[in-house]
Amino acid sequence: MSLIPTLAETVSRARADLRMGLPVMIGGHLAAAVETLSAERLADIKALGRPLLALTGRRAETLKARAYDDGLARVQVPGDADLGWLRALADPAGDLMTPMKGPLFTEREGDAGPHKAALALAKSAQLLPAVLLVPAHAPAGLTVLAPGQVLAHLAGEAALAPVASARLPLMAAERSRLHIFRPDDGGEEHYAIEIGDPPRDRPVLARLHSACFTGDVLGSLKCDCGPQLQAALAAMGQAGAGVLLYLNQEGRGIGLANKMRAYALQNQGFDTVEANHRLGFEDDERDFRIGAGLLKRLGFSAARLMTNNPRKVAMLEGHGIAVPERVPLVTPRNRFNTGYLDTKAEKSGHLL
Ligand SMILES: Nc1nc2c(ncn2[C@@H]2O[C@H](COP(=O)(O)OP(=O)(O)OP(=O)(O)O)[C@@H](O)[C@H]2O)c(=O)[nH]1
Ligand SMILES: [Zn+2]
Repeated sequence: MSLIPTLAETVSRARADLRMGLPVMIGGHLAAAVETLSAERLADIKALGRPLLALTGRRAETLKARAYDDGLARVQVPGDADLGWLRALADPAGDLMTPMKGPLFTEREGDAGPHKAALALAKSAQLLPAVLLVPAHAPAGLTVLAPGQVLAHLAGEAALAPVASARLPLMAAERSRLHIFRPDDGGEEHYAIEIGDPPRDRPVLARLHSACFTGDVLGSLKCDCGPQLQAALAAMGQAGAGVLLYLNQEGRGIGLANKMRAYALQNQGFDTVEANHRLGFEDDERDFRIGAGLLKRLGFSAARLMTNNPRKVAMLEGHGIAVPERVPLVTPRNRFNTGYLDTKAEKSGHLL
């Protein structure tokens, strides 16, 4: 029956539910994202039983809570815990002001499948990875998912379909086209800027650029994104051909709100990698398969890739795009980005 939602559609719906503060049902548990949870819903969840707070191993490490379930901690929630208590565990903004949150007790028995799926869903909704779960029967109207299905779907690759394309003369290259691609799972659209008419049977000068609102649009001095974007387009304009993929993976996949949380932590003295970890994220949450998929869709099988990130090269090669050449993309340092660039070189393996 084609009118029943598919798994992709149900997962997408669940993501939207969590973002607006509506719980979802995962594997017989009611699951609510702490970031968007209201006091009324918290009271109703507590009335159903004893909830557990699912946190990533990264967040648990900062909070000195034991993570027994391989990268995941299920924290016991005391009976008198209120929204403020939950938010303080979810959000590291106040960690330095109020360091002692514990002692926190974590579950070791029982199945952590629903908790793992709920955290993966919260991350994919670009919310703080902190979800309250309680065993319950599904109240009418909530989105219902099985943990295995959620995890399998999120680990899979969304199919991207071309939606529209048109000529777009740029300062860097007058002969340019912008192509829009839309995933079939309700996720973010991604863009391809095709410069000139690159032959499909030769390695194309290519750049996989992850969105950076602060750098690309505002001209932030904290990172190298804006100058990299302009330098890549200029190089392609000069060469007369190239393709720049503009991937909407803001903040290395954690979203702009979480990136600003990470910046606030950087103001407290943490570096870009530590900040992501304290928030409960990995330092890079991007899915680089999207770039390989788009290049293939555009008809390319080899790229001269403009990047300093060896992981991008490896991921393309692992997903069917040969990279015969890496073209370095080094932009000027300033006093605001020099620490960031050093951290990328030291901790993330960037070749700078
Ligand atoms: N979470 C987080 N994301 C950041 C920070 N600074 C920049 N970003 C994001 O990092 C990404 C940088 O993307 P890219 O320049 O494509 O990637 P890269 O891994 O640096 O690799 P190359 O530039 O190709 O060498 C963008 O999505 C930015 O929004 C930060 O401090 N924290
Ligand atoms: Zn940036």
